[in-house]
Amino acid sequence: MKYDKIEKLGQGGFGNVYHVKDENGAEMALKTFDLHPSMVSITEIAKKRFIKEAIYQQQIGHPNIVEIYSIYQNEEPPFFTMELAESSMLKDMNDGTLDSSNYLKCIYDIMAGLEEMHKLGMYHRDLKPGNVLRFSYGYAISDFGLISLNKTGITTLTKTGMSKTSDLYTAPEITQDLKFASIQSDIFSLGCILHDFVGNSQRIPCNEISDSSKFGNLLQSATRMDPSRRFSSVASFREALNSITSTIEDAKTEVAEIVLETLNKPSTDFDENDVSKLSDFLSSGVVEDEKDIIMSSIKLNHIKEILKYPHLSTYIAKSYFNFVRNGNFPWDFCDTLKNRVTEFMEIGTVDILSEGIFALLYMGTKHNRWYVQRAAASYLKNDIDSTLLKRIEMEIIVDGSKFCSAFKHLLYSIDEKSKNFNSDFQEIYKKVCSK
Ligand SMILES: Nc1ncnc2c1ncn2[C@@H]1O[C@H](COP(=O)(O)OP(=O)(O)OP(=O)(O)O)[C@@H](O)[C@H]1O
Repeated sequence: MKYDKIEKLGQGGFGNVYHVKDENGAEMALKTFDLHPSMVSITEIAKKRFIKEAIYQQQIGHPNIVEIYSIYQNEEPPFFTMELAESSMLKDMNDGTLDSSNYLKCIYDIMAGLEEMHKLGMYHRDLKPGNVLRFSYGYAISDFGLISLNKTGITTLTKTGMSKTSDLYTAPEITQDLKFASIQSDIFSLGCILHDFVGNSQRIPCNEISDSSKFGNLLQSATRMDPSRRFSSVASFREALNSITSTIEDAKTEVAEIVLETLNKPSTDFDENDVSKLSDFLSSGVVEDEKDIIMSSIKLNHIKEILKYPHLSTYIAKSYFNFVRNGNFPWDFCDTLKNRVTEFMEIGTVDILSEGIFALLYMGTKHNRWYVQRAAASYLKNDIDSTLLKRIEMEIIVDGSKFCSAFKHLLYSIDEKSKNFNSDFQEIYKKVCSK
C-alpha cells in the first residue's frame, strides 16, 4: 500500500506523525520511526520497542485505545498507520475546548481504555494529555511505553524519548526506573490529569497532590508517594470520582431520608440492619423518584455487604437492575453503574445473571455507552449454561422487539457481528428478531 503525505502533524520522541491518504483515498495518520542521529547507539533496541508497542496497541481492540491499522516493520524506517484524530486532549485543554465544565466524559473515556489495558496486564507508563487523542466518538489513549526497560541504554532512551511535560504526570517511582511501573503508576498520572481540571492549587511534579478543593482526598488517594496506598484499581478511582460528581437531590420522605443516611455513613458501618432497612424501603411501594435517589447512592462497598445476606440480596439486586434498565440518570454515571451491576451479578443465580445482562444491554444502548454494551456482549459470547440460556430466551421472547432493536443497536455501535456470539444465543436471536 502506498501513502501520500498530506501534512506533517508533529514530531514525538521516536519519530514523525503525518496525515496521509492511502491508495483508496482513505485518510489516516502515519507514524514513522525516526530517532535523532545522536541516539544511534540505541537505535536498534528503540526500533524493536517501537514495533513491539505498536503490535501491543493493535492487539487491544478497544474504542478508547487508538486503533492501529497496519504495521510495516520491515520498511526502513519502520512505520505504522492508525486512525486519524481530530485533536488531542492537550490541544483541547490549551484552546479551552476541554475545561472544568466538561472534562468528565474525557476522564471516563481514559478510565475505560486504561482499565482494558490493566485487564490485559499492561501499563501505559506515559499517560498525559498529549497521548490522549480525540475522535468523533470520544477520547482514546495512544503511545504506550509498555516494554520492560531495565537493560543498559534503554532507560536513557525513555528519558530522552519523553517530552519535558511528561514529568508533570509521571509517578515518582518510575522517573528513575520504568520497571516499577504498575496499575498504580497509571493511576498517579490519571490523578494528575484530573487535577488539571478540578484542582485549585499548583502541584509539584512527581509528588503527592495536596489540594483544598472537594476533590482533595480523591487526588491524594490517586497520587500517594507509596503506590500501594493509591487506589487499587481504575474501578475504585471511578467509584470515588463518581461519588463526588454525582449530585443527589434531597430525599423527600422521612423513611427515604433514613435510608439515605445509612448509605452515606462510612461504608465500614453499613451492616445487616441497614441492608434490611434498604430492602424494606424498596418493597414498600415508594415513588420512583425517591427510589432512584436511593439507588444512585448504593456504592460498590454497600453491594459487597448486601451480598453477605442472600435472603435480602436477590430482591435488592433485582430492584437495582430495574433502576438501571429504566436509565433515569445522566449518561456519565453509566460506567460506574456497570461495575455495580456486575458486582450484584456475583450472586450468580440464573435469574440474577440474566436480569443483569439485560440491565447492561438496555442501559448501554439507551445511553449509547460502548463500555457498558461491550460488557453486556461479553456475557453472550462464550459458553452459556443451558439453564441460563433458557432463561435468557424467555426474557428475549417477553421483551420481543424491544430486545431486538437494543441488540441491533449494540451490534452496530460496538461494531460486532452476530456470528461472534454464542451459537445457541444466535439461534434464539434469529428466531425472535427475524420475524
Ligand atoms: N493518530 C493521530 N492522529 C492525529 N494526530 C496525531 C496522531 N498521533 C499523534 N498525533 C499528533 O502528532 C504529534 C506527535 O505525536 P507523537 O505521539 O509522536 O509525540 P508526542 O506525544 O508529542 O511526544 P512523545 O513521543 O514524547 O509522547 C502530536 O501533536 C500528536 O497530537
